[in-house]
Amino acid sequence: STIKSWHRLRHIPGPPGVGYSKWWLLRNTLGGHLHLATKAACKEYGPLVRVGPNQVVTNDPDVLRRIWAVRSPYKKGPFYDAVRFNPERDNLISMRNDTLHAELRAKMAFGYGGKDNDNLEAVIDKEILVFVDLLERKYLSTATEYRPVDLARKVQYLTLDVISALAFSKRFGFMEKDDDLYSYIKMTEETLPAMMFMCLFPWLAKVLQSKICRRLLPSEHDPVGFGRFIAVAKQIVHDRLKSDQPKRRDMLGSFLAHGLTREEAEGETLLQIIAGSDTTATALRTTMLYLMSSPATYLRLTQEIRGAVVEGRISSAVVTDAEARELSYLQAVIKEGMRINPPVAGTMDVVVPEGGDTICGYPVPGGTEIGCSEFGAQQLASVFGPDADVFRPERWLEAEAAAKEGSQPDIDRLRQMNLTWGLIFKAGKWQCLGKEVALIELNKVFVELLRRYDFTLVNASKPWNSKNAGIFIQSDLFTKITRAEPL
Ligand code: HEM
Repeated sequence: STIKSWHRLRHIPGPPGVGYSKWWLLRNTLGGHLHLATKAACKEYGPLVRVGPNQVVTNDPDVLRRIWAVRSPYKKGPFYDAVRFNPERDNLISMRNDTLHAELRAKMAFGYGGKDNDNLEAVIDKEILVFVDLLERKYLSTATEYRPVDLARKVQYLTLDVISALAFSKRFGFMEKDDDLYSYIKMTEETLPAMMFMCLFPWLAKVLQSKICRRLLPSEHDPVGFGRFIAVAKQIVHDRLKSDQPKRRDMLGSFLAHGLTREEAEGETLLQIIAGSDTTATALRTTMLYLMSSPATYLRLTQEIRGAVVEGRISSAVVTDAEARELSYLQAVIKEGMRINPPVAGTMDVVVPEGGDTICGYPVPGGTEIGCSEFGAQQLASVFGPDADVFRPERWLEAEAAAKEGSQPDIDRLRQMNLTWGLIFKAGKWQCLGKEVALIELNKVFVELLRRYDFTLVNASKPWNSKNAGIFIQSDLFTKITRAEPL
């Protein structure tokens, strides 16, 4: 059967040995650099690369949009069996049945879209001010005092408090404690690589989720870590259902108002914490790192933000989302930060429908699992220019200016850049529901930090630790923060 499986996809190029075993996938997954390996493989072998006996990946944005489209016959693959947090029940991301997924997603869209949550901005503003207060209290360096801070960790405290405040109006309080409550971050970082390993060997996930082996998985009875948060999510939903206002105007209230059952609400509450905190934290960390190591960009952005404050274009204690969207360089920086390090970079495999398909010119049999090289797509020279590997926000402003001149190739190029960038949040039937929330948060945080403070990398030769496990595990982004010099 090894020969048979090698034979099926033998016409698709790829690194040596991938037709016989998952060794290449395993090695790169365990090393935390599968995202870079798939990017390099696409560069070497072309837009469709064989990476396992039944696995291919692509960096072709048009193919990704087509296979993820709302009406695409592609389905989520066995990869997603490992993304179940509760062995008995799927969450929105692990759900492989398209009809059930679409039904659940429709019930949740109102809560995520802000329609049922009129305080969205005010809630985020409040959390950002708590973050500012934390920096003021403990982490501002002066001429006489040096107080370096691991920005990687602190911004995740912020994103965890934001998501809890938004989702169920009951903030965790990571920032007040200035600590990793219940070792949530530490334990999640330990659990994620195991989850990625199981994405490669989904039968193992099935074994672990079986009744006999379940106790090896995180459980709501654990005193700390991921399991502890399963219990936290359950408690939050329990308290809400017992309260006199179960359908109050926050995300959980909206989910319940649109018919989510208790069990569904528990699962989706947990998913929000995971999907909404690490991803946004990665966007913040990465962008801060690239800003601190790109002096011209840093200067241009701080000048734009501080200039807007002086000119009264930022009206209140915390910038509004609408005001931030007017800052064109800030918008380019946010896009570029996520392009250079997309926060979700697992392959997210889906399955080619029965009857097969032709992808990038290759016939691909039905049942083949096709994954995404997100780094490959986001750093395509054919879309983003010859320096696509470089953090250079100007590329967005240049492309916009050229498109404004009205020539069709320039308009098409900007469109392709934007469509490709959108894939950072996946697309179509699986597009991230929290995209707008994340962008509002990012818009505000950069303005509020850079209008007040200056940031310097402590160790430019080894600025941080960053590993991929589907999402990113990042730490030790040690930073010196000082009060901003007046303009
Ligand atoms: C920069 C920040 C973010 C990025 C880059 C991002 C990216 C993604 C990606 C790539 C997926 C698809 C996952 C898959 O199918 O394997 C996804 C799904 C999802 N995300 Fe996000 N996300 C971000 C922030 C958030 C936030 C803040 C929330 C919650 C408020 C959130 C909630 C969700 C949910 C619920 C899904 C499942 C959607 C579905 O399958 O229908 N995300 N996200």
